[in-house]
Amino acid sequence: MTERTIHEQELLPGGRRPHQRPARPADHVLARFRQLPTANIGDAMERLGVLAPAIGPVWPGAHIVGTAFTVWTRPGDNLGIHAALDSVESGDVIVVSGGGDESRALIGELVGGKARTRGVAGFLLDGAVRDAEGLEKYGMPVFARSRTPAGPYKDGPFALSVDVAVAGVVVKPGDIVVGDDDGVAVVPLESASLIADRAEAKRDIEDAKRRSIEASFTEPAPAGELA
Ligand SMILES: O=C([O-])CC(=O)C(=O)O
Ligand SMILES: [Mg+2]
Repeated sequence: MTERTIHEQELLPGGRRPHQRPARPADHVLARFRQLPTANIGDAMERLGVLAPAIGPVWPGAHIVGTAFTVWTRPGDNLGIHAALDSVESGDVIVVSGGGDESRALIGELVGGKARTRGVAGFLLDGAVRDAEGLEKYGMPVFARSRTPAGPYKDGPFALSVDVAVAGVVVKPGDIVVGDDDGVAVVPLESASLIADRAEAKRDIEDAKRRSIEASFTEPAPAGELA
């Protein structure tokens, strides 16, 4: 990145110099969110902080828990994602604000495979993706708006580690991103422990209700449906 780009980046909303590392959640906090469904996390945030349902897992069973590394890019352009791969830390989720553009895939299996070598925990794209089969083969969870075979441009401009908007929710560098079959919840770093407390309490209440409901079933459930 040139000095000029760094200077310009400081003028952006939420902008900071790339070398200013945002705070990160502690491992024990992330471990708690690994055990929580997005539905309980969303409820724990007054049912806010959950992304629009247009954003979903690109392969079945994809599950992400990690620390947001944000990219703000021109729609349909992935130069910024390549730049992010030089700066990410293990456990980061690359969160891309791409203007909701569905005409060009922002990443595919090659970017996904490279990300895996950097320890990236997954991608959250306000945009499209391609090579879903390869991404599944690599075990790289991706949440995106849609799939298209159309490839990205690689021209910029972009900004890294700034506050971004993704499908109606603000994501700040260092926030916790959780994605599962239902969708994606974004947990602000500064309230992560409190939200984990509330989400665990909600999960425990629901577990008890579920056990009580299942105990009243008169017909046996089809094999495999009840844990
Ligand atoms: O060409 C690109 O940049 C996106 C892509 O398909 C890949 O990463 O495999
Ligand atoms: Mg490809």
